[in-house]
Amino acid sequence: MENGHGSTNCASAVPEIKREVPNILVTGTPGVGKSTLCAKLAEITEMRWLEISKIAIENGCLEEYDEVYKCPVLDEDKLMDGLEEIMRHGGNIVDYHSCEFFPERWFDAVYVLRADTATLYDRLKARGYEGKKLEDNIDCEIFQVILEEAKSSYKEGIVFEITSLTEAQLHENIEKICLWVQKWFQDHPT
Ligand SMILES: Nc1ncnc2c1ncn2[C@@H]1O[C@H](COP(=O)(O)OP(=O)(O)O)[C@@H](O)[C@H]1O
Repeated sequence: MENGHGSTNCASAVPEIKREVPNILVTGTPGVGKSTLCAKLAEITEMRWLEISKIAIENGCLEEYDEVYKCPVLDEDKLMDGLEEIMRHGGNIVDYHSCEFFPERWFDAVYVLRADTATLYDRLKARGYEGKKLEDNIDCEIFQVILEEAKSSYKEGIVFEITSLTEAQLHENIEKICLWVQKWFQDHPT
C-alpha cells in the first residue's frame, strides 16, 4: 500500500482492523514544542506517546550518522514494520519532526506545530544547535516545510496547524485536541 508520497513498505501487507481509539500525529520542526504537547496530551488522554527518535534508537532502526546535521538517519522501513501492530490498534500519539514516510492510513489527525523564528532560534540555541544545523532548521520553519509535507501526505481535512509558544497556547491546544478526540469517539461508536 502507498503512503502519501507513493513510497511503499512491506508492513502494509498486514490486514487492517477497525481502530477503537484514534491515532494522532504531532509533527513540526525541532523545537516547536512537540514533546511538551505530547507529554501533556498523553497524560490527559491516556493515549500512548510514541517518541519516534527514541524508539528508533532503542530498536536499532538507525542506518547511519549524518555528520552535517549531527543526527542519525532512520531505517524507515524497519521502523514502520516494528510499529505496524501497535498502530493498527490505535491509541497512539506519534511525535516526530517529519511526517511523509508514515503510512497515511495510520492517522486520524495530523497536528503541525508552528513557531515564530525568534522563539525557535532561542529554543534551538538553548538545545546546543549551531551552524548549518541551526540555520537549516530555522529555514525549514520559515519555508513551512513540514506543513507542506503534511498537506501533501495526508487528506486536507485531517491536517491542523497549531502554535504553541506560551503556556496559555499549550493549554488551548490540549483542549482543542481533547475535543477532537471526544468527537472522534462520537463519530466512531463501537
Ligand atoms: N507552549 C510552550 N510554552 C513555553 N515553552 C514551551 C512550550 N512548548 C515548548 N516549550 C519549550 O520549548 C523547548 C522545545 O520544546 P520541545 O517540546 O522539546 O520541542 P520539540 O519536541 O518540538 O523539539 C523546550 O524548552 C520547552 O520547554
